[in-house]
Amino acid sequence: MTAVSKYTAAETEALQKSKTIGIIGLGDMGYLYAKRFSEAGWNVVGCDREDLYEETVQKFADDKFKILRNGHFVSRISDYIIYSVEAENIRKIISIYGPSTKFGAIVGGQTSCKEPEIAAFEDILPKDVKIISVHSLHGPKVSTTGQPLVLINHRGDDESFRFVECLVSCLNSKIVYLSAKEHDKITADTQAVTHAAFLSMGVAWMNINQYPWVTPRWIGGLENAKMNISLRIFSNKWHVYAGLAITNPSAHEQVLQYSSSTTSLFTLMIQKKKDELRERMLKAKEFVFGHINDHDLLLDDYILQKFSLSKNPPGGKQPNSHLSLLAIVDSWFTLGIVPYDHIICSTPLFRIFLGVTEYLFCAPGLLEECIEDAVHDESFRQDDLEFTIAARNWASIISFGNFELYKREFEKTQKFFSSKFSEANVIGNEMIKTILERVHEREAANESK
Ligand SMILES: NC(=O)C1=CN([C@@H]2O[C@H](COP(=O)(O)OP(=O)(O)OC[C@H]3O[C@@H](n4cnc5c(N)ncnc54)[C@H](OP(=O)(O)O)[C@@H]3O)[C@@H](O)[C@H]2O)C=CC1
Ligand SMILES: O=C(O)C(=O)Cc1ccc(O)cc1
Repeated sequence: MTAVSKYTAAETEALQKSKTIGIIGLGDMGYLYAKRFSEAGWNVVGCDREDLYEETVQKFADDKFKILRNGHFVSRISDYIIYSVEAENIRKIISIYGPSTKFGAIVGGQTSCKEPEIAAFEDILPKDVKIISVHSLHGPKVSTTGQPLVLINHRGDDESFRFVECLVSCLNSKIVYLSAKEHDKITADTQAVTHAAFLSMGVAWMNINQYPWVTPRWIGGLENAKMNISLRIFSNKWHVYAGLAITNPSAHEQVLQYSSSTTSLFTLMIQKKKDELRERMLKAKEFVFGHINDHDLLLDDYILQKFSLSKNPPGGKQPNSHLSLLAIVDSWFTLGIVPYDHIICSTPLFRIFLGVTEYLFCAPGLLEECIEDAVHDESFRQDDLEFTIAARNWASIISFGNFELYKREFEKTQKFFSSKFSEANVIGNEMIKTILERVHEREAANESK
């Protein structure tokens, strides 16, 4: 890890006067960066697809950054160029504009998996060009404050790196310094498998034709979190999740393990092998949550009850096997992943997933209850079967690297849930804020020990 001392106001002003920032791809994340940098006083230019030039000029007419016709115009005048485009096309797009990069400039990308992005930069860019990449570990609708922002100084000198640090400081994110390799390993452990779980929930609900917020079977704090996160993922663009999982080879192993854990646990449930299931879950619990005490959980049912999409009043407890949560802990155990080791480099959705899982496993009595329900209550069998099939289907699509099939499955489910996205987004933002505060409180408590 490298860290440099903080830049001064005079240094910032001098850099702002002398440097131009270029953003290629003004979609959700590119726009977020262009807007924030230009509002903080940086000179920013950007472009989207050339065939959409006129529309792009219109679309951003009220913003402070300047729209150029294409990536050649951006590259030739910018001192730091960020490619914020679909992961699937990053090499193709770098190969078009890369040779126009200004002599001695710095180039980076926002894609969620760094190995292919950096390899394309290395293969295509002239040797004088420095490579410093970024990855904001949150979606475009979340406040950047306090969220992790990974900086990868792959081929940059100290001065260039300091410039990039100075630039991104206006986002008020928490900077995490990693190599591309470290980054990809951590994001495979955290993001890919989190998304696989929530994608599978969404598909399972669609396939049984249920909107979970209208039926009393999915009432309760844990269910609120599941619904919200699942809808949040389906409200985003398919290529974000496809790119992240398909282009990262470590992610394939995680997603396949998740599917395999889901199948094995579901099999134990229908075979009514309660003791075996219990023993397996307790072993995994000890590995993942051995150090957690039940007074210090990231989330609790009281907090989670507040984030409901349902109009039904919270009734009594409903039986639920929580297969999706049992399977993630089983996967972490099998793969030797301690999720808390990655918390400094985690996304909001991963933290919520960890929070609800921790709650199920560590709040007194809940795990026992859920194992009992999993084996003896048959009302969730169909849902769990659909969930198991969905998890396997996502694992196959991802490991075969099939972008087209990913898109088809994702968009079909997206359509099913689309009426609820704006409401889920408002509630989801509140949930994300609450859990980030809890993570920071826990970090502060640990630091003072
Ligand atoms: N959304 C998220 O939550 C996060 C996304 N990321 C990553 O950041 C990157 C951008 O994601 P996001 O902003 O969400 O995606 P978007 O689809 O919103 O943005 C990508 C933009 O790039 C444009 N584009 C495509 N080809 C070119 C080209 N040749 N020249 C200029 N622009 C082009 C696209 O146009 P068109 O749509 O017409 O093809 C689109 O507007 C992705 O790699 C994603 O994985 C990282 C962190 C979070
Ligand atoms: O929090 C999440 O997992 C999200 O869904 C948003 C997201 C998507 C892609 C990224 O590379 C980073 C964050």
